Formats: sequence, structure tokens, C-alpha cells
Amino acid sequence: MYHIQNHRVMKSMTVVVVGGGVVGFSTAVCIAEALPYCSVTLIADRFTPDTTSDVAAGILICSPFPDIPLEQQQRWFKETIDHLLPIAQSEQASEAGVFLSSGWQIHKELPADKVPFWSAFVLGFRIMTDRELKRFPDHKFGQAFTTVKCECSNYLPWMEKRFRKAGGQVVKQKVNDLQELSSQGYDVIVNCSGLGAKSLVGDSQVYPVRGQVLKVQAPWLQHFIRDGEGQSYIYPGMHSVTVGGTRQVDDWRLEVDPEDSQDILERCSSLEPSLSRARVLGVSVGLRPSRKNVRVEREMVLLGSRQVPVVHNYGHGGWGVTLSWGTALEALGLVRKCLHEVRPRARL
Ligand SMILES: Cc1cc2nc3c(=O)[nH]c(=O)nc-3n(C[C@H](O)[C@H](O)[C@H](O)COP(=O)(O)OP(=O)(O)OC[C@H]3O[C@@H](n4cnc5c(N)ncnc54)[C@H](O)[C@@H]3O)c2cc1C
Ligand SMILES: O=C([O-])CC(=O)C(=O)O
Repeated sequence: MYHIQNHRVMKSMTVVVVGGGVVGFSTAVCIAEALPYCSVTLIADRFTPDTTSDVAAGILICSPFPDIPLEQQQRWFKETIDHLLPIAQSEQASEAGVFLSSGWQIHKELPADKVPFWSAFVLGFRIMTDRELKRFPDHKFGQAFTTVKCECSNYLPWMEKRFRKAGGQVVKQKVNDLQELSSQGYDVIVNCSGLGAKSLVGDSQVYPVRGQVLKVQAPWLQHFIRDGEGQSYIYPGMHSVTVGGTRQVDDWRLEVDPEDSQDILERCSSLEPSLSRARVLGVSVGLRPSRKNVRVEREMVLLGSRQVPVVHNYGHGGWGVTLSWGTALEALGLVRKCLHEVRPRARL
């Protein structure tokens, strides 16, 4: 519901999204573009290039969460890749940092899921031939496919532009307590605070999984190689090649660990020997906002004297880019339901 007064659109409802990473911006863009009668504000204390999302390789690939219906996770994957594929094939691709990436996921042992749950949504998925596998003598099984790589250092500024174009406002500020937002009168609060949810909403199920990656100059590498057991990967990108990684559970260190760098280079050079000639351009560390199951749900929270609808969308672990648009659409659906309840007669 919105009114036209003096030729200006008066937005009658207000939504605030906390979080300036890939999940926050995707959710804020979805809401601002779908609900033009809502005034949408995005608040975060860190923006690109200082978020976890900026450290992500940004490849669309994923392991399933254990207790979320697989069909729902398939939908999230499909919606994200279906959103990004046309961008990758448009004139906006390089500004948005979104492009197709082909390569191999290889396994030392036969994996439980020879055909992963997202195989129908990437392009040209197939099992590798013995001839292809000869290149990786320590591995006995592999999958070849084309997926999308979404580089957040480009994608986040591009999404911010898109959000502002849809009328969204951006505020740099730490939110210490949801009460602060309630007292500003927002109709719905959307929580996309990643690891920040641990303190913002007191969720003890959220924990960090530390990841360190190197950027190297190796323009001769055209294809990604990912060890399916998940520790080692080589992802050619727009400006450099991302070489990783580590998965250190409950490790809060944000500083670079030189031993990790050494270990990563050794592991990845054994997959791709030419990497030993590559110049290292930089090293970064991010803390994956991990949770047994990603949390995409709504609840009513008593803030002061008001019951305020809160939509949560956090805890994506190592798959936040992969599921960003799908979970944002899910959150949009929950925001619509909340707005219906706040203003039952509104035509949303
Ligand atoms: C090394 C590495 C490689 C990765 N590679 C991939 C990959 O290839 N593919 C993939 O899909 N994923 C990958 N990931 C995972 C991905 O980075 C995360 O899942 C994703 O970034 C999570 O996004 P987010 O927006 O939830 O969190 P973040 O990017 O951490 O953003 C959280 C936002 O919330 C804000 N915030 C938090 N608390 C508050 C508060 N109290 N007040 C105000 N603002 C607050 C922060 O300032 C920030 O803006 C990788 C991660 C790492 C570390
Ligand atoms: O596992 C990968 O290929 C990349 C990734 O998502 C991560 O490091 O979290």
C-alpha cells in the first residue's frame, strides 16, 4: 500500500536489514525491488572490502545442511544460479564480477553423493573420464561442470548501486541490540548479520570456521580444481587465482598464518604443479558464519513494550554466495507475511 502525495510516493511501511555482506545486500535488494511501498534501510558496521563475503572465492558449489529439506536447498541453489547466469551473460558481467567457471571436483575416495544435489542446475555436469583423471593420479573419481563464480569485491558495490536505485538507504553503524531498531519504529527487522548473530540475537549455535586463501598471479590457469574433500582448491578469477584453503573450526584468528599459506601452496601445487611458479599477490582470512543449519525463519520478539516481527537469514557457513539469492527470496516471502500481519488490509 502506498499513497501518492504531491507527486511523491509516500512509502507506508519500513523494513530494516542488518548486514552488509552478500546475504544482507541480496535480501535488501529483493525486498526493495519487490515491495516498492516499503522504505528499506540496510545497516551494517562493515562493508566491502571488509566483510567475510569479500574473502569468499564466490564459487557456486555446496554441501547440504543436514536438517533442511533437500528440495528447499535445491530451490535456493537453483534460484541463485538462475539469478546470476543472466548477469554473467550480460554487458554488466565484469562490473558485477559474475562469470562462468568450468573445472573439476576430484575425490580420493568415492563420495557418498556421486551426483551432488545441485548437479541439475550447473551446466554440463558429468562424471570425469579415466583419461581426464590421469592428470590427478592421487584421485580416483571426479566431476566436471560449469558453474558461476561471483566475486564479491565487485558484486557487493554493484548490489549496493542496485539497492540505492530501488530507493534503499544505507547506514554504517553497529547495532548493539535489536531494541535500538524497534525504538526507531521499523515495522520489520531482517537479521542478516552472519557471525554477528551470535551476539546480536544471542545465538550460541553460530560459530566461526576460519578460512585462509591466497591470491596468486597465474593467468595461464583457466579451469578450477577442487578437492572434493573440501580443503584444497584453485579458482581462476577475474584479476587473479584464488588458492585455498583452510577450515578451522571455532578459530577466531583474523590474522594471516604463514604456516597455513605454506601448507596451502604445497597442497595446491600437488594438484597443479605450475602453481609453484605463480607470484603471490596477497593473503586473506575470513570467518565463515557457520551453523548446523542455516537459519531462515521468522519470529516475534518482545522489544520494549512492542512485539516486533524479526526475519532471520544467517548461518550460511561456506555457502553464503551459493545460496544468497535463494535464501533472500525465502526471507522476502517471510517479510511479506510479517507485513500482512502488521497491516492486514495492505495489498502486498
Ligand atoms: C576462505 C573462504 C572462502 C569462501 N568461499 C566461498 C565460495 O566459494 N562460495 C560460497 O558460496 N561461499 C564461500 N565462502 C563463505 C561465504 O564467504 C559466507 O557464507 C558469506 O560471506 C556469508 O555472508 P553474510 O552476508 O552472511 O556474512 P558477512 O559477509 O560476514 O556479512 C555480515 C554483515 O553483518 C554485519 N553485522 C554483523 N553484526 C552486526 C551488528 N551487530 N551491527 C551491524 N552490522 C552487523 C557485518 O558488518 C557485515 O556487514 C567462503 C568463506 C571463506 C572464509
Ligand atoms: O569449499 C570451497 O570450494 C570454497 C568455499 O565455499 C569455502 O572455502 O568455504
